[in-house]
Amino acid sequence: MRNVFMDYAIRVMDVSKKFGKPGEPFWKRLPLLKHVQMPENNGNGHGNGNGHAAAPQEGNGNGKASHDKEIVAVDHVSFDVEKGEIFGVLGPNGGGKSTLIRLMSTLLLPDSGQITVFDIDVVRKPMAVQPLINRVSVEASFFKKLSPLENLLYGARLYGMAGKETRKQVVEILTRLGLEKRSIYNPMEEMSRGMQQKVAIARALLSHPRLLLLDEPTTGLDPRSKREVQAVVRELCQEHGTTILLTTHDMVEAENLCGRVAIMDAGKIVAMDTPQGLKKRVHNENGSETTLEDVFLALTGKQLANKEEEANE
Ligand SMILES: Nc1ncnc2c1ncn2[C@@H]1O[C@H](COP(=O)(O)OP(=O)(O)OP(=O)(O)O)[C@@H](O)[C@H]1O
Repeated sequence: MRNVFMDYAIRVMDVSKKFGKPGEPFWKRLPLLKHVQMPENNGNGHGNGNGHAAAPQEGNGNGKASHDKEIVAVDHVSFDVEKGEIFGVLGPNGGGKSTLIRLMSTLLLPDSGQITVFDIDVVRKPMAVQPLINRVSVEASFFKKLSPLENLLYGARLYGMAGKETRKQVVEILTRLGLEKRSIYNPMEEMSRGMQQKVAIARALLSHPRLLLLDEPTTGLDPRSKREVQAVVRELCQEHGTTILLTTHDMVEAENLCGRVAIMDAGKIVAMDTPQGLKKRVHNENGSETTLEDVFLALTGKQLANKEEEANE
């Protein structure tokens, strides 16, 4: 049984998030602003009113079209991640994984429930949470005409780092992630998506986050790049004690990398355990070894579609 005095990096407590239908503007949900009159929302019922750069982006800020129909992206989800753990969230497209990460990283506000990161409430104290975390998403943005080195030096400035030591550190991180010398100095637009993904991870490492949120960190990478990225994730956890939460469609990755895995479908967590524990729940009648794919199928009645396979078709 898990101990109530455990050291938690993340606590997600009965969190829900819907998209689509207009709801109460977010500022009405902030305890200190409940009585304050603010201009009306931006049309999707959320609005961010305060104009602060770090304010959460609501509604369809990730470029997804807003819907007339209400979509429950995250549906009463609860789980804890211990400090130093590599925790995987596994699920099909549209299962709610990215929304969950965006809620944890203060980019979205939950409709209900509470999330704490290192015991700090992400809604009440987003500015205290932000320096402790970093997020890598599939659609990481860069100055495409600039090189990885230039992009990372720019990022380093934003994190308050400067000087010769930073330049050395940037080159070191990029090399560790398997980038060739030549690519470090060439424009990002000439790089493959997989290589760009590595640069995104390198940029996130610059701020030395205590919690790294990786949204499909290896999707689209070739097997070698995948292994390099996975090795870095392991090293961060083992040598630096970084807590890592990652989402993936790749069951082998989840099994090899994660101490525990939550299987998420249609906004809900349908099972959560160690990969071994999950596999024990399902017995293959034909005698073959159970995989996480079998577990997923047994729990949801669905096949876990592999994005990369789809993309290569
Ligand atoms: N900003 C938004 N506005 C409207 N609907 C959204 C928004 N973001 C996500 N959704 C919807 O919420 C649901 C969950 O999406 P989410 O991106 O969290 O899933 P996911 O598991 O990360 O999927 P994928 O693996 O494809 O990235 C989907 O139905 C999606 O269309």
